[in-house]
Amino acid sequence: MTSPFPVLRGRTLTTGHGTENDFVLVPDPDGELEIGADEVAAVCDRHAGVGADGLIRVVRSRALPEQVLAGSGEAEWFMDYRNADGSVAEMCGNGVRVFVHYLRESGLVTIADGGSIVVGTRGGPRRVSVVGELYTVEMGRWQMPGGLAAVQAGYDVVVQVGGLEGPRAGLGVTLPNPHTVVALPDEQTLAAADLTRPAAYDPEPPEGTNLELVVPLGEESDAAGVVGALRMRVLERGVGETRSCGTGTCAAALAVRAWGGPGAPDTWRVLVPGGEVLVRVQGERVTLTGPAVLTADVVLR
Ligand SMILES: N[C@@H](CCC[C@H](N)C(=O)O)C(=O)O
Repeated sequence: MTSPFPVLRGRTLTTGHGTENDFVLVPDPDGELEIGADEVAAVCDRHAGVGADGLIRVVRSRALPEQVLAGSGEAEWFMDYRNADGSVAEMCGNGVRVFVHYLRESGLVTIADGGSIVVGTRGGPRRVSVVGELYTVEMGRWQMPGGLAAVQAGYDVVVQVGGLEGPRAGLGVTLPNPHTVVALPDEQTLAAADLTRPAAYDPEPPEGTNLELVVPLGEESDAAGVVGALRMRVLERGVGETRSCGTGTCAAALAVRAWGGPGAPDTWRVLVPGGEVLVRVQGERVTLTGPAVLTADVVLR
């Protein structure tokens, strides 16, 4: 039988996760590995492979062509992220934290507590800072492609979600990967959504979309000010339902904040099935703070 891992067979890979959004990390510092979409899907297969939501190749920017770098050439390291089906995505907010944790744990970089590194991604360079066991990612500029009209109307796409009755209003957010955020009235409705099948969109997003279902949980005050909270489930483009999505948590917080109108908090605790992250909106930019964990080294046969 031919190996489903023609390029990666015999290599040591590392698994890890950020709030249980899990990844296989492939060291390829000099950019020697051409990993096809079929092989990515085979590695990410939870029954016949290692199993993961995505594969991350750890590669030096200097080994990559300009069109892949998206302006990230100054960053020494590039996160070459692929979804579990082998497709590429512009950015992965949980993945980039795990990526930096991997760089540190494998001795490829030294970053002291309080320090930071800029990582290249297909969405452009992203600064990641280390604070104790947490990583904060400067996620860059966010956009709502429907503009002010969509924010005022509260939606720009109509979504039919499996397991839920009737069409739902969705708000598009790009980070720069595409997201559609749908608010639900309560946690029972959130639990009833069937995310084993794709949702239907009108209009159909041209590049596909990640779908975040959110239930706002209100606001709390602490020493740092007012913090909003929300619970979220996510159906990721190119993957299926995952236990967390970093860009998705930012999209969710941005949409709920927009629905809240002026005076809504800038800081949000986002509760996902795999844990909790903190999203801070700073004008046109947003940061994401959360953990990163490495779980195992595996050799593919
Ligand atoms: N899990 C990621 C997002 C990964 C990419 C996404 N599936 C897409 O295709 O846009 C995150 O943590 O942001």
